[in-house]
Amino acid sequence: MKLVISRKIHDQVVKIPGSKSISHRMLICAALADGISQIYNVLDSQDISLTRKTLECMGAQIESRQDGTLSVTGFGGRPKPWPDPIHLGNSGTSMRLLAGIAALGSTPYTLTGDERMRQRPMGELLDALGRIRISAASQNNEGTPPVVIQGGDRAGGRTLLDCSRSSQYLSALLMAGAFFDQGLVIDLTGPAVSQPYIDLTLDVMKQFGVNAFQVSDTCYEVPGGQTYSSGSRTVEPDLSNAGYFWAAGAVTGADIGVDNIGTASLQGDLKQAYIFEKMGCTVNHDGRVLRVKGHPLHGVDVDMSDTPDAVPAVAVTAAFAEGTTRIRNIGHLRVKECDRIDAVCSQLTKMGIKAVQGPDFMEITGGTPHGALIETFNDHRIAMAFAVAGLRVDDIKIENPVCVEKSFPTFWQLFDAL
Ligand SMILES: O=C(O)C1=C[C@@H](OP(=O)(O)O)[C@@H](O)[C@H](O)C1
Ligand SMILES: C=C(OP(=O)(O)O)C(=O)O
Repeated sequence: MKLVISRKIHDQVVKIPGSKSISHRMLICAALADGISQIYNVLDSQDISLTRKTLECMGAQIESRQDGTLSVTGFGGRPKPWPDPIHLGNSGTSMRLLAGIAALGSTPYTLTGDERMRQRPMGELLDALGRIRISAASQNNEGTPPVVIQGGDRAGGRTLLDCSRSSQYLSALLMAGAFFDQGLVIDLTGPAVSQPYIDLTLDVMKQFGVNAFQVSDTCYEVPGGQTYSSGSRTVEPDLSNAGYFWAAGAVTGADIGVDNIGTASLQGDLKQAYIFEKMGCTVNHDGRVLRVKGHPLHGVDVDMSDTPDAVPAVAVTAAFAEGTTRIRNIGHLRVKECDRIDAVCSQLTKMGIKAVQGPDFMEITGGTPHGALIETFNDHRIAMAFAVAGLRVDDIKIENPVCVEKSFPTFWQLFDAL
C-alpha cells in the first residue's frame, strides 16, 4: 500500500524513461534483422523483459550494456523453434505483436499469459492469420490465450481484420508481412481504434528499412520480400507516462515540464498535454521541454479512441475541474489490464465524485474529492493516475503500488521527488 501525501509542488522539469510501445517495436524489428543493432534508451520494465525473453527464445541474442543500451543480434526473419509455452504476463503488446512473429516460424509456438491476459481478446488476429493459411488457434476456443501459432506458409496475400478492439493485431500483421512472398494486404472491417500506435509501427519499420503504408482508411499494405536492416536506433521518452506529470501540473497549479519531447513525435499520448490545455492549463512546448501549468480547470468533451492509455489520467484530472467531462469512444478500455472504464468510475465514486459510465464512454463531474483506498486491479495506469489525485487530496492510499513495474518501474521514485 502506498500513501500519497497531498502537498504543494514546485515548478520543475522531469525526465521520463523510454517509450514502452517504441521499445517493444524496436526490439522486435532488431530481432527480425540480420546483424547487430544497438538500441538506446530502451525502457527497462516488466513488459519489455517479456518481449526480450521471447525474442531470445526465438533465437535473438540480446545483451545489456551498462548504460542500459541493448545490443541485439537478429535472427533474420527465421525464428527458431521453441517447444515450451511462452509466458507473456499481462502484456497485450507482447502477446499480439509476437503472435505475428511466431507466424514466421515453421514449428508451433504456444503463447500464454496471466489470468487477465487469458481474458483479453485476440480472436480477430487469429482469424486474420487463418485467412492467409497460418494455423492460429485459441486453446480454449474463446479467442483468448493460450494460443498456438504454426507458421510454415509464407505466401501471404490478402486478409481481413477487425481492429475495433485493438490496433495491436494490425501492427503484428504489418511487422511480419514484410517476409511473405506476396507481402500482405490487410482490409479492415471498419475503422481501427488506437490509430497512432499503427503509425508508430509503420514509422519504426521504416527506421529499420521496411516499407509499409496505409492505402485507405480501411486498407494497409506491406510489400513482400523485404528485409529489416540492423543499425543504431534511439527510443524516445514515453508520452503516456509523461501524462501523469502533466496531470500533476494540471491539478496542483504548478508548472511541470517533461524533457526531451520532440515536436514531431508520433506518440498519440502527446495529445494529453493539449487535452489539459483545453481544460484550462497553459501548455508551452519550447522544442525540448513540454510544460503544462495548471489553472482553474473546466470540464471538456473529448474523443479518446486514439489515446486509450491517457484516459485514467484525464479522468482523474476531471475530478478537479468545474463541470462535467465526457470521454467518448473508449469501449476498448474494457479489455485492457482491467476494465478501465469500470475501474476509473468505481474509484472516483469512492472519492465522492460523480462518475457515470456507458458501454463506450464515461462522464465525470468535478467536485471536492475526498481520500479513499484506491483499488488498482493490478493495472499500472490506475495506480499512476490516482497517485496524481493524492497531490490534492489527503489520505489517498494506492493498493498494490508495485503494479507500475509493468511500464514504469521508476514511477514512485520520480513522483515522490516532485
Ligand atoms: O501497440 C501498442 O504499443 C499499444 C497499443 C494500444 O493498445 P490497443 O491497440 O489494444 O488499444 C495501447 O493501449 C497499448 O498500451 C500499447
Ligand atoms: C494497455 C496497455 O498495455 P498492453 O496492451 O501492452 O498490455 C497499457 O500499457 O496501458
